Amino acid sequence: MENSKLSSALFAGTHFNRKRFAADFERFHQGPTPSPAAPCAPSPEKKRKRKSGKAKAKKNQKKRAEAAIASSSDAVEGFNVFKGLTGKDDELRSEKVDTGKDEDSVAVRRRKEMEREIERAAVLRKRFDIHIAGQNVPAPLESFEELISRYGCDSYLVGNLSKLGFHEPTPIQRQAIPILLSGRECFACAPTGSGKTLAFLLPLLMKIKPGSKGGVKAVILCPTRELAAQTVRECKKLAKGRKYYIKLMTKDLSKSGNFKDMHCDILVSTPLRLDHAVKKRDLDLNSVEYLVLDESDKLFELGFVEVIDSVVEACSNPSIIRSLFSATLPDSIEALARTIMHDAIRIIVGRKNSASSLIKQKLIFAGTERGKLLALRQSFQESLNPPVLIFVQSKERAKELYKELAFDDVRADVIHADLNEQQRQDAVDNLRAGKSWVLIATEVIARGMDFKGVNCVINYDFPESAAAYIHRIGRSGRAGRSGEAITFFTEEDKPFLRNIANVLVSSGCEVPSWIMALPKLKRKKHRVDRDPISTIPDED
Ligand SMILES: Nc1ncnc2c1ncn2[C@@H]1O[C@H](COP(=O)(O)OP(=O)(O)OP(=O)(O)O)[C@@H](O)[C@H]1O
Repeated sequence: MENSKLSSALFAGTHFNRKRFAADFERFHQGPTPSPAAPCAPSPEKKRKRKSGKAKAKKNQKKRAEAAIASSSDAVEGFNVFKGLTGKDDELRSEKVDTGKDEDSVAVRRRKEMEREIERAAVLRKRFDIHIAGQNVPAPLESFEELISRYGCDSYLVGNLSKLGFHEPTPIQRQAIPILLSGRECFACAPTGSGKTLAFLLPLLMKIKPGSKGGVKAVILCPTRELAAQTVRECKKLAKGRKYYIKLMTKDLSKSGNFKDMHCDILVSTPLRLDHAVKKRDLDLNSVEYLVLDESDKLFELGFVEVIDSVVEACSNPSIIRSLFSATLPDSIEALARTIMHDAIRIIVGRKNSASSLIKQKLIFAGTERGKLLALRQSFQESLNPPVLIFVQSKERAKELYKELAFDDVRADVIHADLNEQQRQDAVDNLRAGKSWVLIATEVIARGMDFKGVNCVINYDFPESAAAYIHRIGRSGRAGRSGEAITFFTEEDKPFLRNIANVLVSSGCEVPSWIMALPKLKRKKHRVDRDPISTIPDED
């Protein structure tokens, strides 16, 4: 997608301060200046809502600025976590010169306190491998209890965390939660299975009053229905004890919901279903205060940009807080996100776009398609350590492999886009409950799905990109557990091998030197026409 098209799509309906971001805007927009206004003229009703929205936004902006100052214990820019004081430093220095002796010592005390806070935040970030870019970044959390002392979090929520077995925040939670609670926008990149879901759910539950009237308060967009359903489940567990209306946008709701009478605090949906509800069923998203794009790079990649744009436009509250979360954040998405978000903070945990270090990764040369089937059977005979996930590149191939494994003594199940919603959910549930040992899957469950204790991911078909690889293998090695990932490759996959090998190397796994000597491929996507999966011998 061209930069100009995407930025125009993303700008629509947003409150964008062009003067302030003039330089960035010049950089990212090469064509004629897109209108930041909605593509069609707003109705008088819309205008009225926007007007009152703007007044509210001004008030909220002031509040946000105050909160940012109050909560910021440092002013770190870029990746230099030990950078010293910036603007505030000068302020304090001049304060010292202008005032009398008592005030002078107060200023010195304040300054020292601030320096200590900055240092503490920097030490925490270094310890948890958190890298940030942005102004006045709130300090990371030391513990969940700090949510009570620092942000007045309701103790039921901290109690729920403890009941769910979450005793310490993960690195992304330590940094993203204070940022969102301070009313700042962010884009966050942290490894698969590192607790990003809680990092955006917790601030929503702290900020939104349960059962509030006046429309939807938060929208979470996910690329697949399964992930949306999982996010609703997680949110309900976390909110237990409070009467939140947490809704999943199902097919039926999207097609025939009566949204005027619907109570909803938090709405989780895939982009298409939400867009349908907005356009065909008059779902009003003007009151949305938080918009989360989970697996954000996938949302943009799916060819959904227009749909995302339409949803962003529908969420017209000018003081909305947007956040993007993913384990992979391509530079192009990050650059565009910077131009549309208000003073957004970037958070990266560990190395950007890398696999979880908890996964032992292996590349296996299988020669041909037949070779892959033999290698799979052999590895099952040697050791089958369920649950195992097997990824293939298409639904046809998922059905073929399922048929083959049906002959073996392996409890296998399959999930792909041809199955209906219930069948897909059953396949996921069966693996979770241990009823099936092996789940053959297409890309539909590669993103975000949290299966407890998946021991091994097998890339039967080579993934089409490094990002796809990172997300697929990230279904194992979650929440501190270790996992294994095996990737078969054939002659046809060799040209793309180096891209995946780089991911292995950057997470500390061994790769034969001949693979690292292969030329780097500029092309980002790799999709091969493969022979069908079958044990019936070829005729020649
Ligand atoms: N603070 C915590 N302590 C222990 N476990 C946690 C904590 N936070 C989250 N988890 C658990 O970690 C697992 C992974 O979390 P989650 O699904 O949010 O990962 P993610 O970072 O979104 O991964 P992905 O990139 O694959 O979507 C879940 O089972 C979740 O319950």
